[in-house]
Amino acid sequence: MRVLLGLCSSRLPCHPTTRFLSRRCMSVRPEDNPAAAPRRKVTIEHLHKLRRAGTPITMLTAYDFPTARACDAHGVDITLVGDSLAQVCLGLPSTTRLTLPEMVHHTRAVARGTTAPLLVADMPFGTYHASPADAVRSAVRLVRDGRAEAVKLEGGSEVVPAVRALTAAGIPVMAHVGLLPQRHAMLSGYRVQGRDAPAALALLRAALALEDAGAFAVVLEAVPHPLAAYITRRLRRAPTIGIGAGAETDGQVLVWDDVMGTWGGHQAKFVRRFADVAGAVEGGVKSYLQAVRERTFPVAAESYEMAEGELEKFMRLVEEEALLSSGVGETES
Ligand SMILES: Nc1nc(=O)c2c([nH]1)NC[C@@H]1CN(c3ccc(C(=O)N[C@@H](CCC(=O)O)C(=O)O)cc3)CN21
Ligand SMILES: CC(C)C(=O)C(=O)O
Repeated sequence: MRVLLGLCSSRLPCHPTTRFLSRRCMSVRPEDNPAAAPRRKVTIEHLHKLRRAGTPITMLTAYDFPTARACDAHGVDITLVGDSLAQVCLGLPSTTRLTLPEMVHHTRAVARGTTAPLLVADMPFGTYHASPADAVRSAVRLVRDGRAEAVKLEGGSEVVPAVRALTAAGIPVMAHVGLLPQRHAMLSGYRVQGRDAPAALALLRAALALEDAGAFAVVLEAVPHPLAAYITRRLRRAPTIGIGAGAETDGQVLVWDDVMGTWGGHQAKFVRRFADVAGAVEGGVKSYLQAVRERTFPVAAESYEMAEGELEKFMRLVEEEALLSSGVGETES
């Protein structure tokens, strides 16, 4: 409670759960309108219900507090702190360069802005391959220090022991098969997976084995749409979340910066821009610079006044100081 109240009385936006605690917060933030029903927490059980009902599951990445707030406020089911963080936020050339402390740091920020969506954090490259025990240690840091509710890791049958160990430790696991960006060097680039029959069979086997090991959902990245549709039908419980996997998966995921049009790097075929935030940013920066250079910013209303009569008093004080300092200067010279 102390922490929640602290949030509200600071200059940070109000956390939805603190709405009822402060009239100031209620009155200044329209999205905190108490008349609007609060979103219910998305649980794994809820995701399984969505799958059974045929309702598409929405997943979007977030890397910081404001993007997490946007996912929360606008109805995202699953917020993913993806390791695409490496490229789109940290300017690294590959996800293999991301460290666990960096992921924990960003996950904590996302957690502060997340109430309703299920919060999933990617396990960075090298934090789950050495042994299942290593995977558990890394995931515990994401859950305990990063406040993630579940973790995602890339790989097929070779990560099954890690998925079992994590699930046994009570950490929900989202599997990720198909194109595995952490293995781009091994795979000689970012390539569509499962195009021929043997590769497709291996992908199906991997997805089934991961579900069997306890994975609560499976990301299918860059796989042919008929294969993704088939795997989706074959899984018993776990919803599939597609990215470049066609329209017949149980859900879709995209990278925040791809959706918003703020990623200036390579665009995969599966990316669709849903907004032109980069255009808005360019306009904002240019307008600001122009206003500063033209001295049209700031105007009086954006500036502060002194208390009545104090400017005149101040000028008299300055004059006295000036006499004093020039006197000092004279004796010194
Ligand atoms: N901005 C961004 N969006 C992403 O989806 C994303 C990242 N970054 N960084 C981490 C990984 C890397 N990802 C990638 C990167 C490249 C392709 C890509 O170029 N795919 C080819 C496939 C060509 C083929 O095999 O036919 C494409 O042209 O779509 C796909 C996924 C997905 N992730
Ligand atoms: C694109 C999604 C699935 C991801 O793994 C990431 O953001 O790193």
